[in-house]
Amino acid sequence: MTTIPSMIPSPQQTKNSIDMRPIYIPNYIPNPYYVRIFDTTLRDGEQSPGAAMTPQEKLDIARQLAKLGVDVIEAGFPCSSQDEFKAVKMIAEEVGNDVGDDGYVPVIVGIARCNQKDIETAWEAVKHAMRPKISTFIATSPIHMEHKLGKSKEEVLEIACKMVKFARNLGCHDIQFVPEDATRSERDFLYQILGEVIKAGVTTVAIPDTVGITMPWEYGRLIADIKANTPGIENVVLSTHCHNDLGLAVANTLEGVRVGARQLEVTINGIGERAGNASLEEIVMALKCKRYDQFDGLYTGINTQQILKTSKMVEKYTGMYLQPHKALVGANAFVHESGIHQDGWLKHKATYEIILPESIGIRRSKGDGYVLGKLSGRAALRKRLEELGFQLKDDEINKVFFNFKALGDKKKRVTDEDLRTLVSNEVTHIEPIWKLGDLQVISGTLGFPSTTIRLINMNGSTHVACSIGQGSVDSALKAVNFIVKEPIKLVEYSVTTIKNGIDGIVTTYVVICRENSNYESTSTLSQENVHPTFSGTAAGTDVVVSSVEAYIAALNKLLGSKE
Ligand SMILES: CC(=O)SCCNC(=O)CCNC(=O)[C@H](O)C(C)(C)COP(=O)(O)OP(=O)(O)OC[C@H]1O[C@@H](n2cnc3c(N)ncnc32)[C@H](O)[C@@H]1OP(=O)(O)O
Ligand SMILES: CC(C)C(=O)C(=O)O
Repeated sequence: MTTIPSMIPSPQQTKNSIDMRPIYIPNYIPNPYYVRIFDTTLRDGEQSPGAAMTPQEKLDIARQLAKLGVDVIEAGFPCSSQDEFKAVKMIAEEVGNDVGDDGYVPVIVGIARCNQKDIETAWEAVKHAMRPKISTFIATSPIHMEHKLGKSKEEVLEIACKMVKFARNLGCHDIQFVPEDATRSERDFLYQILGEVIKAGVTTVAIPDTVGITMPWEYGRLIADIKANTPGIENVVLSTHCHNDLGLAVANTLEGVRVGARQLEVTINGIGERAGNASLEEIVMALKCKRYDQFDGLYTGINTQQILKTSKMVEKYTGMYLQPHKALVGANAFVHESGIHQDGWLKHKATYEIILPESIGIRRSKGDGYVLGKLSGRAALRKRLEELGFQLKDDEINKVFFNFKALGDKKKRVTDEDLRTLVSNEVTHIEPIWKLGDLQVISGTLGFPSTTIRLINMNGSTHVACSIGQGSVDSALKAVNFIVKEPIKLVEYSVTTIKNGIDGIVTTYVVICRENSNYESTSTLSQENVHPTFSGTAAGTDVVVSSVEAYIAALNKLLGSKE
């Protein structure tokens, strides 16, 4: 067994060896600043309810994990089913033998309970990998030993040692032992069983917070205590394995590594049994961001540029969709919504971004990184308008901004299409051509809804028309069209109530374009292909009157514009 030397280089000395992955020795990491990443997406991650994957999907993910550069892939629980055995075996044979130019090949792990059948099956599944490993576990907490296993401490101790030796005798020389529910286990028993399995021949020990009950300072204390009190602990690699029941898996793992663990068990996107495990991407990027000021120069061998791709693949194959605000890989993780942030970010990205999104493989193009809505300010509005090809003067921006805010109050998001409409509305000043005189609506259960309308033209003339329609609003707008005689297409129509109740004020928002326009609602079209749209708003207690007024406001803009 390799013993850790007492002279260790300083962080400055290892600065030069940045990104260098030390050679793999099961029980010892030649560079004390290197942290092994043990990915358990395919084992604990698959224990997320509903996340089961096919062998082929697991193989695809394992290949991607190797591209990501994880040191260890826990491929599954071979004894649990025939397909699981097949998946772990395929991963061991293919990914576990695919050696990179730099000599890198991931360790492939099969997990097993402390019994002969599980261990034999796990060994059968992984043994053809270049670096095969078995991880065997047994619970050591009073509650688990009594109620789940029905065994005494002495029995658990004996089984654990016997099974480690059994695994060694099968020919496996890289064995991990896991005292399940370690954080609720008695300390002295933990030191004792770990000391004994180390004597029996394990190369790593993982300390799981199986039920996610521990605070970071408690977990850190536990790791430090195990280091200080377990006989022979210096001859193995000490690992974390934290669950997220209280949302502390990442914090606990970071505390574990800070006080001396050198292998971290993590999953992509933090998936795992119940509330999940510590997320690989969060741990790796936290270590990278705070490498010198908090972690004494610790580093991993992860190729962070592959993070997004791996996250997306796991999301797709497991069906465990990410919440938008998931750190680093969620859809909103690098999107700025509020005006003050957008202004700062547009001036200098680092005002609000702690890492470059590109460093985890995010490719941003024009318009990415911020969205427009009621909380945006002029800086972001101007930027997006410029990106859409509009160069506006300050007073024009101010005009558009006023209506932009009003629209933002009504819609969750102001789209590029909305911006085009706002600009075409505001930048040219339009004298109204038509004004509503009167209207009368007849509706009910008999006959068709109909509207009689009187419009006043700017030249002083008065025009009356009557129309039926699908509903009152439809009949009213059709009556307007009879008078105006302009081919118009209704692009958008929405009504919101400002005050609840039947006496509430309704606000109507209407967007129109010319009938022959090639109107497209996608925001990706280039400026040349999009015909202008025109919007109008009106508010009042009567929905038909408000709709007609909004429609006429939009119409006046359309008629006054030169296409
Ligand atoms: C903390 C963790 O995440 S541990 C990993 C959990 N992952 C899984 O359980 C996924 C795979 N599991 C499975 O497919 C099945 O549970 C199997 C095939 C392993 C076992 O299935 P079954 O034989 O039907 O047993 P079942 O799951 O109902 O119960 C577990 C048995 O294992 C025993 N057991 C639990 N942990 C261990 C252990 N570490 N070592 C030895 N025995 C154990 C239990 O005491 C129980 O035994 P009992 O039936 O004599 O009471
Ligand atoms: C078996 C171990 C590693 C585990 O998953 C846990 O305790 O949570």
